[in-house]
Amino acid sequence: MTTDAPPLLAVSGLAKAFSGVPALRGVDLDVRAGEVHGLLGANGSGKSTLIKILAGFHEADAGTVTVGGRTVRSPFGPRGLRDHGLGFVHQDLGLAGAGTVLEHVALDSCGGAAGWRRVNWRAERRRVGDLLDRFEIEVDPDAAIDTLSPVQRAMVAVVRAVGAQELSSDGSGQILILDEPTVFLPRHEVGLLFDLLRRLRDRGDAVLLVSHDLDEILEVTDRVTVFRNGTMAGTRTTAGSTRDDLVQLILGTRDEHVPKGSATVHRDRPAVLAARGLRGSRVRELDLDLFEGEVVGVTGLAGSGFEELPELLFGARPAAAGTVEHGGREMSRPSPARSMANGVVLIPADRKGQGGALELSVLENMSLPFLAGRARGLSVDWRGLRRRTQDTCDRLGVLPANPRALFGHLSGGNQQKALLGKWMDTEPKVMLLAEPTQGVDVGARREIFTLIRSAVAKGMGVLCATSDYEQLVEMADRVIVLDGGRISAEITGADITKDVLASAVYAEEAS
Ligand SMILES: Nc1ncnc2c1ncn2[C@@H]1O[C@H](COP(=O)(O)OP(=O)(O)OP(=O)(O)O)[C@@H](O)[C@H]1O
Repeated sequence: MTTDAPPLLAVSGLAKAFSGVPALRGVDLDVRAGEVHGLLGANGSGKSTLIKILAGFHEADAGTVTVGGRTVRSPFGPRGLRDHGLGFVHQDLGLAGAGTVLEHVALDSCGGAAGWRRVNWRAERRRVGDLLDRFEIEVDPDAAIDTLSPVQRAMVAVVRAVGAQELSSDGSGQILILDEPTVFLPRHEVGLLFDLLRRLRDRGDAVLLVSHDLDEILEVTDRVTVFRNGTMAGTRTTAGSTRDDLVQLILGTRDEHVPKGSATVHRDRPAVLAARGLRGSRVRELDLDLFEGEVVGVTGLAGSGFEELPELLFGARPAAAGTVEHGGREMSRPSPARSMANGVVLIPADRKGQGGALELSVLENMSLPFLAGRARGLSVDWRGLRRRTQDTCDRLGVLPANPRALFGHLSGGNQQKALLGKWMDTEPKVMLLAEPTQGVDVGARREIFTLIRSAVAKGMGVLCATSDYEQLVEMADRVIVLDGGRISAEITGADITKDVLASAVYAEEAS
């Protein structure tokens, strides 16, 4: 790392408001050549807004950006600062499943600022091969994107951005900006992506990495900047900073762990959900009981089957065999409608694709489960629904606490809080969660755990499928580990630690 190097990218006094509501209130940030720089901040603190301004998606209201010593003023046009050496990898990676690696990388050399031109496939094949070789990525250029593993896709998105930078600028000091690239990656593969980021840093590039995962930030970054409520809360050198330092900077207060309660397994209580001989596309002959008032975590390696369990138990994904019981009621074929009628709700991991309708308002999204109860004939009691939504938003700290706001305009963490609040309000007996705090900041995470624990104290049963060990340590009374679709370990109470979980998950792989 080059500590005293001049910044490759310097942002100064950048401001942006949406309909008069400030998202950025004049932030500063500098990213140097030869460093991985982390950008942290609570949900809605303005990280994506900054990146979208640099990418040309939004216009800034005020402020300047200096790239490689040259000051550029917003608006930056539809290509943003790409022609100044900035490359972007957004969370969805921007790759189309059916296209090949070669086609994706070649696309950048025939479009963009240079205008359309014919593709020289032989030259493109050489360029792609060279890019993959230089960054030691073992991927076939002719492989279709949807045949690649999640981490291979992320690495292809990164080298594609690097390749595009090399085409559109003079090749000196590149700046790569990654917006939460690890959210959809299995934990054990994140290291491969980080090795790639280190290679970029070591050749003198600057990498700006947005993440909510403090362990990742501490592992891979050299410095870190924290945004709080649209302002810059501070920049720290990572070496010597602790998790608590960062949490304090993000929240303005210290982190407090949510007490788990007694953490005993209540086998004497009624099972609110049970599965016998359940088989899915990965899950094999699984027997499971979820008792009243407990949080059961389910984890494992990618492909072990833990990811599909919430959907199988809910009926959103058909089971190949087996039965599911909701509160003692046996169903050979659970369906979402029957599950909901039995008080079982599912909060899927893909909140943007499956959890909420982005183009509807917060009010419409949060009112869906209550519409039937609030309708008389063709008229709906929207005033009552608005009151309920406002109350839930206030209680959960959903920002903006405005039922009329578009759901798609809420930051990721606020969307998740709104969805959880909606389903909590239906007072379910069982909540099935898939990666419930993906993309959610430490403060909102704590609020979500508190909410879940208070519902659990009243008897709700929770099954939470996640590869986030820390979440399991904080939240679960019992964790089952899947391997090859079958339960390979069960860990309870105080035995649930990160180390124990990691060794249980990796036990089979090591043997
Ligand atoms: N297009 C938009 N219209 C209206 N408000 C918006 C729009 N985009 C963002 N906002 C608001 O601007 C604020 C900052 O949002 P932003 O997405 O930048 O936060 P973030 O730090 O990236 O959050 P997260 O970590 O949840 O992704 C939020 O209050 C958000 O609701």
